[in-house]
Amino acid sequence: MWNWLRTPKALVAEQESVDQLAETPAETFDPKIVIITGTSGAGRKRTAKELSAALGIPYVIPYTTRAIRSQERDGEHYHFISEGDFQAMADKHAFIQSVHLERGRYGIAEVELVKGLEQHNAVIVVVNHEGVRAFREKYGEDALRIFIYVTKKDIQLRLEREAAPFDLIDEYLGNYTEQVVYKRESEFLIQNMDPEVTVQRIKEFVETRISRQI
Ligand SMILES: Nc1nc2c(ncn2[C@@H]2O[C@H](COP(=O)(O)OP(=O)(O)O)[C@@H](O)[C@H]2O)c(=O)[nH]1
Ligand SMILES: Nc1ncnc2c1ncn2[C@@H]1O[C@H](COP(=O)(O)OP(=O)(O)O)[C@@H](O)[C@H]1O
Repeated sequence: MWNWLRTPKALVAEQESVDQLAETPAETFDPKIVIITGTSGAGRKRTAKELSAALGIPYVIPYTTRAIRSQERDGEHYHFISEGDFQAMADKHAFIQSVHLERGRYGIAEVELVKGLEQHNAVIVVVNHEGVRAFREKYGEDALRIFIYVTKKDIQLRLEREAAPFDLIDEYLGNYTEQVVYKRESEFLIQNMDPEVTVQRIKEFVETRISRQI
């Protein structure tokens, strides 16, 4: 089902002559995956949520087995599920991509992503660098990499302000150097100083890439 949404453009072009897809306007075959990535604590999820509202395209929330934190809400930050439920979804090949990190497993449901593409021709996801690689392999240049970062000091200040646990702050700061190197591999790079400015600038960038599709 909806294999064409996952098919590289060149292959889609080949198929056009043999099935009903030839009747559909060309831009329909150019779905965009707007990937928000970057350093943990940089504001990726918040940006994704606000960008989704600003652009009117869905933010596909991942499933995770990690423990929910006190300020998080199920279905908003993640769909928090048990290891058994995650495994059942994995067994059914329900995830378009997934990753196993120290804290838990994370995955984006293919059916939800495809529904978003079907309805809006673009979706927003928030993933780490492994997820970025998986989406680039599947969608090539139609997967737009937007890298958000802040300074280490800012991460610390923001998390402390929210009374985040010390071990989480330590972990984010410890992973910073390893994560920030991927900023070179992105189409759009932004230091998230002011959330409104960040969303506006990403919106402008994305609109130039998807304006004819939505
Ligand atoms: N590859 C991949 N990464 C994901 C997925 N869902 C979430 N992530 C990333 O995995 C990391 C999880 O780290 P964690 O500290 O638990 O979550 P955070 O506080 O939400 O960043 C973050 O960088 C997420 O953006 C997914 O489906 N695939
Ligand atoms: N530009 C900003 N200025 C101040 N605080 C911010 C900014 N962007 C995000 N935050 C806050 O930083 C924290 C981490 O944001 P979050 O979206 O969870 O980050 P990530 O998903 O990258 O780990 C949140 O409390 C968020 O509201």
